[in-house]
Amino acid sequence: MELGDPLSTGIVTRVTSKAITVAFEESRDGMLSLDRESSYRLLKLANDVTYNRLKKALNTLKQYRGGPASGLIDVLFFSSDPTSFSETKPLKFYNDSLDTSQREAVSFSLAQRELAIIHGPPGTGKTTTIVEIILQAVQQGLKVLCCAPSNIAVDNLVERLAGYKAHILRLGHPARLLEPIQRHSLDAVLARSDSAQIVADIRKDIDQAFAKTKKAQDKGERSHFLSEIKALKKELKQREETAMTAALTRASVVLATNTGASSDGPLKLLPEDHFDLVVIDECAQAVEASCWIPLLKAPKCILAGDHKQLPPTIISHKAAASGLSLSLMERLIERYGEKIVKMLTVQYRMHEAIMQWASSEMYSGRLTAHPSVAQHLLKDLPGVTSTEETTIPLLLIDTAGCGLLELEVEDEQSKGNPGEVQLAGLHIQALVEAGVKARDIAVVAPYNLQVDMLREHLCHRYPELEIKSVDGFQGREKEAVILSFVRSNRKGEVGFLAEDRRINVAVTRARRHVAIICDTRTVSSHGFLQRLVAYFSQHGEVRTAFEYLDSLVPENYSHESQGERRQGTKPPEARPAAGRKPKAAAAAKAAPRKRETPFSPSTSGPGGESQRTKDATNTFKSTLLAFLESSEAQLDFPPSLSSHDRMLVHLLAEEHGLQHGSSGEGKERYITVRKKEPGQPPAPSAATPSLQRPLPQLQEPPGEAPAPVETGGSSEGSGKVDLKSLHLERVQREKARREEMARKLQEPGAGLQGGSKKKDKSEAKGKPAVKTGAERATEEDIDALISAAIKADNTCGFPRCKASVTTLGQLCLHCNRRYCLSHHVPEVHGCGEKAKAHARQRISREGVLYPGSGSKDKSLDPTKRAHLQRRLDKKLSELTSQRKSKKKDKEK
Ligand SMILES: Nc1ncnc2c1ncn2[C@@H]1O[C@H](COP(=O)(O)OP(=O)(O)OP(=O)(O)O)[C@@H](O)[C@H]1O
Ligand SMILES: [Zn+2]
Ligand SMILES: [Zn+2]
Repeated sequence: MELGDPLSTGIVTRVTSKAITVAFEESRDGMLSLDRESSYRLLKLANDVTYNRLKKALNTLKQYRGGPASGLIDVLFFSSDPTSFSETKPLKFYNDSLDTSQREAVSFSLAQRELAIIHGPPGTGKTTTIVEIILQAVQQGLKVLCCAPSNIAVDNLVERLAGYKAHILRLGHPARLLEPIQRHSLDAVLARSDSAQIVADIRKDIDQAFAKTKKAQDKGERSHFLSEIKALKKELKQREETAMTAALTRASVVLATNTGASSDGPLKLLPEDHFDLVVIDECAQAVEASCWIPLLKAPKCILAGDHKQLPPTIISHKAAASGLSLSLMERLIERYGEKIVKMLTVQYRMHEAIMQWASSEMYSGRLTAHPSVAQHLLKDLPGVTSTEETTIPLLLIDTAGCGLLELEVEDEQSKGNPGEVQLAGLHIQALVEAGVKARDIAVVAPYNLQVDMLREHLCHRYPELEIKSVDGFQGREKEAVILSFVRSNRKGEVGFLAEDRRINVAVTRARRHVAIICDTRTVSSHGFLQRLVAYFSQHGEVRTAFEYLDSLVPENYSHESQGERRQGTKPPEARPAAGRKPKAAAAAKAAPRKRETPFSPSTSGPGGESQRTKDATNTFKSTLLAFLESSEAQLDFPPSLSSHDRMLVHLLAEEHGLQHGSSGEGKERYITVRKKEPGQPPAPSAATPSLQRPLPQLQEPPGEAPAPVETGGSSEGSGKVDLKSLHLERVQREKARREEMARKLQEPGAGLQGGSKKKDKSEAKGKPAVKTGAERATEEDIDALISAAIKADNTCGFPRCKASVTTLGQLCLHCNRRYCLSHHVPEVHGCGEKAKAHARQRISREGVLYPGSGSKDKSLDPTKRAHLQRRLDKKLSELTSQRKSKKKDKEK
């Protein structure tokens, strides 16, 4: 295809995951039309308008001599000190509910001669204060130019000012403005003006003249019409400019984005000294160069913002390092300090407990919570009942030691943590079940990959839930905010989280409840985060992710209710409810846990708990070392060990290349450790024969059962062998075996091909290999057949999930099958055991103890096994008859 001139150009006004909205200029000769049966191509062009405007402003600044902004420029570049007006009369406030700090900020700003800064921490009514300042300035007869870096921030101000009588005018492309704002736009104002009719008439004349030129008989006639058109166009331009100038002059407040205030736009129509005051909101989020576009237009500026929140995003590290990321506001505060700043100190958003952390970390302890919000909790919202979750402002869900590691992605920018996705889901479920509306909840994560994974997992269930990156949520608020910090690694790498301002923004979005999901061990390598964790431990509720693990790990099949949960009903333990918290003794009695809490952190914080772990580790270590040196072949630990201690022993045993297993049930359970015979290949774990692994799927149609699980020595290993290559080898073998199976299946008469999926249209042609009752092939063969059949399928490997995995699927290295993003987490689809084993291998390889990735003992008692075996048989025969009847249908 050939690229000609564009039919039209336009600007993008909205982008969603499904659609892109573009506002087009009038197209050339009406070539661009939706009526036409043709397709169009959109080309994204680099827009250098902004860049050129910034550059132009800086050049103007450099050459600036003697204009109205001279005095201000001197102050902003420190060649003269800021001054204030001597006499000021008391103000009569438009908004009489302003608090003291807001009133002081208003008075101070008006009294300053060149420069005032309003520092507005989260929820302190910065916009409210600016609106009052603007109204006061207008009342004094001043002309105000009001700007902000983003359209949304400007619109916010327009909306708030529109409630008063001031004449406001919004510059900017109408397509970029919110609908209620559009009537304040320059175009709308012009359309309503007296000259609108005249302008329309001239346009009509021009069109007519054009039509005449086409019909013109000779050259003379044509050139006559052409010069008429030229004259008309000149008149049109003059008329339009006159109307624009009138509208601009009449307005008391002109609002635009920083770059929208450029002199290449309508503002060039105004005299140089038209404005008396420039107000820049969200100034800490603007690059300084963009501020200079409006700043050059007045002798005084008032800057508002919060430099303790995120600065503008600077893509170039070099530019950032050379100072581009330092905002004008911060630069001025660094130099002039308190004498040019007024801070707003009463906040109207957060529960006191949420605010207090931010206040002492970021705002020198100066914030107070307005009584209307100081104690508000989720339970106070209409329709919300009192539960453990809705009565606490602060919750920390600690994944330390739970093996919920971040995904290992090469890209430093994109990190994900599937375990935290699950935990977020469970907490949301608890909140929603208590009556909190999904639209009042936000899930916020610092990494885009995690945001995507959270969306994938939660969006369809809670369409109104908002899931955003921290940076994308700045300036917003929600009743409940769930933060997923993502990072969980042994190196204590925190990446993005190391930006204190990002954490400040994240936490201060919450009004009544903030839940942090994080690995306290990983993030505690960073002082600021460690203090955050300590604050939450001291003032909030701490839960360990272990307390949610019943729901996290579906292969805990000793609970009959598992199957019910899958089908959507809610068994008692699906939601971690009362009794999860160790200290809630009464509640614990009401709903006794099936499994003791393996790891109960003291509320005194992670410090104490890790010390305990360390002590216990040392004790077990010396016991094991003594055993290694002894001639004994087996060592039994007493059943009195807590499950956390048992976990430690498992880990240590692994670290020292010992075989280990659990025996006994419940309170009687104890650990046995055995020495490995030299040269013996790692033995399969006795506790996990193959039948037990794919149990989750036994309750589903077996046609959708998982691949047979290799029981090789995956969960065992001494640190000496190269476990990774062993593992890879095994994966290879498994793959070859599958391919072999698949080939066999393709041979005519092999049967079963693709037939196990109900919706699959390519029905089996041959004779089913599986027959009822006694004729049944061996279990292993069936498993293999089923797995091969499923492998050929393009849908997610999780039972009942019909999501396509052709583009978005993820391969599980443990079972070698593809899953959609909701089910690719090993724990979710039944590979949890293997994933943990894998994690443990890494622990022993790297020699670092990482408590918690130890496995739960899933061995079933013989009765249950028999029961499950019966169920498997039943399902298989169902499957067989199903296939038979389908085949019949087809033959009809
Ligand atoms: N003096 C006050 N009395 C009662 N409520 C107030 C007062 N000042 C602000 N608020 C309330 O606090 C909330 C935040 O106000 P506003 O939108 O002005 O804050 P902001 O500081 O601009 O917000 P952000 O923190 O997002 O920048 C609003 O709901 C507003 O009604
Ligand atoms: Zn898997
Ligand atoms: Zn799926």
